Amino acid sequence: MKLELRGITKRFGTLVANDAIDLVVEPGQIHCLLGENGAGKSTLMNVLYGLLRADAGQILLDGAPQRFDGPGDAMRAGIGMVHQHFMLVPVLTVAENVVLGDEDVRGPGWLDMRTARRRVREISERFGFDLDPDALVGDLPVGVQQRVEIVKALARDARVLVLDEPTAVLTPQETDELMATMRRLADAGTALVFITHKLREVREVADRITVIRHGRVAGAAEPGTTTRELARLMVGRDVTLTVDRPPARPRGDGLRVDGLTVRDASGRALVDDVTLQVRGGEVLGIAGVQGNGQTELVEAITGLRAPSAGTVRLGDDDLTRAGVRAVLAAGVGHVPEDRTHDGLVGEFSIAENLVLDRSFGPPFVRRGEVRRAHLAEFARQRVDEFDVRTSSIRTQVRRLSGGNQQKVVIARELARPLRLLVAAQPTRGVDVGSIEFIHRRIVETRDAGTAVVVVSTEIDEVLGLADRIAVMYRGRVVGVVPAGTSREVLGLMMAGTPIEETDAA
Ligand SMILES: Nc1ncnc2c1ncn2[C@@H]1O[C@H](COP(=O)(O)OP(=O)(O)OP(=O)(O)O)[C@@H](O)[C@H]1O
Repeated sequence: MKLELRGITKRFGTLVANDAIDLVVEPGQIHCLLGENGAGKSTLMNVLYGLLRADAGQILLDGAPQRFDGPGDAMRAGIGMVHQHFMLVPVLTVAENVVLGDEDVRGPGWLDMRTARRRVREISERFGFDLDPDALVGDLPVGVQQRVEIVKALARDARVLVLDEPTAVLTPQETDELMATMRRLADAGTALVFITHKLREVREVADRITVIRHGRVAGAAEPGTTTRELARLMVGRDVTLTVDRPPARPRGDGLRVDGLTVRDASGRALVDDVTLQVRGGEVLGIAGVQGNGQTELVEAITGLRAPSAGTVRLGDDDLTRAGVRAVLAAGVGHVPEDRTHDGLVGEFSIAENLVLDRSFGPPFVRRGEVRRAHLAEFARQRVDEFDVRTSSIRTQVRRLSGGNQQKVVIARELARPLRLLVAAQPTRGVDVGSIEFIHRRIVETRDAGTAVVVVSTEIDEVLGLADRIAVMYRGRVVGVVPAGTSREVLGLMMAGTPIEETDAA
């Protein structure tokens, strides 16, 4: 089905998020939508999906004008959407999830499980998915859950499929599989809109590229365009894709983790006897496929989770089971992997979120009074410095685009002197220009003598920042390798091959 967006305009108060945007996606085409954080990509897709009502403009499908009063209308017209945050119910089966909400789309009486199972099997077969209709969604790996989202859209006959940053939480291998799936869908005549900040993916899969800047179409790019050129088109200037950094000068004891073990309620080791040291002035990268214990390791180091064995020491301080407040007071900064859950309070303003770590003490509170002017000045400086795109520091954080929310977290955590910075997925959802900036700031933090731990599922990010790299697999550190280790060796280690068996040994 051919999709045409004509002159779509969407305002939030005085902010023009979409300014007369035109976009044409042909059947069989993978159309990449690129743009920096806050450019207006998600807004445009939310208009298309009936989640937002445009102030002006038209949506046409195969030439026929549409009017969507909600996602139900959009789905009935053949539009499907795969979100970054899945909308699935973990305790239901694949087939149950696929029919969930069907009553809204097809009318009453459509919760027919036999048909649902058959549809899941048919679609899986047609597109080469390996998907058991009776599996519980919560038991499936992230990449497979995403396939369920796609099947759900296809089961409703989606002929225009929007994928909004679908690869942010996928492993490299899952990403490759998703790209292959997208190509098969396109070959079958689906029109695809693909939003991503990963330029490598754009180069791999795009048939057409449209760049959006400040709510307007800034231009189109041919599929063969280099990542450097794509980056320039997106942010309007040249971007350094790798940070220049002097060799590390490790000093002081820094962080010492000894025999750390974290168990779940059933006694299974999520972190299994991990021993690591990161000295002041160096970056330890922790690479690994999502879900191999990195999350729990970070939680144990930052006081969010009590380990069942082992110790966490920072210099002379014992932080084992010290709790979040004591860890914060010891000079630990934490960029959590899930910003909406652990890093921000959506209903609070940007200014308030920037001082969440210290709002109970000076300099922002004195004799029980909040010093508003002080707070505002601090917030404005941070917003400028970290290029948080917003019209006001009083804006609620949940109204910011995803990448700009991430910048608020980073700006807060890097605003005070740190002995240890633990940054998990620090640039998830962030555009190339801001990645450059955040990486530079992490290196500066290191050079100021802070011990830095960067946890990332992106091999390129780990390679770009780490002085040493620890690879985690099933809760254990399978090896610690030097900075220059090849992507291939890291990839093997991430799949569980111990270091002795790789070429790096
Ligand atoms: N509900 C809302 N209320 C007010 N402003 C909003 C709302 N939703 C989005 N905005 C603003 O609209 C602009 C465009 O945001 P949008 O989420 O579309 O950007 P994006 O291109 O998807 O960015 P990212 O790459 O960071 O996800 C931003 O300035 C954002 O703050």
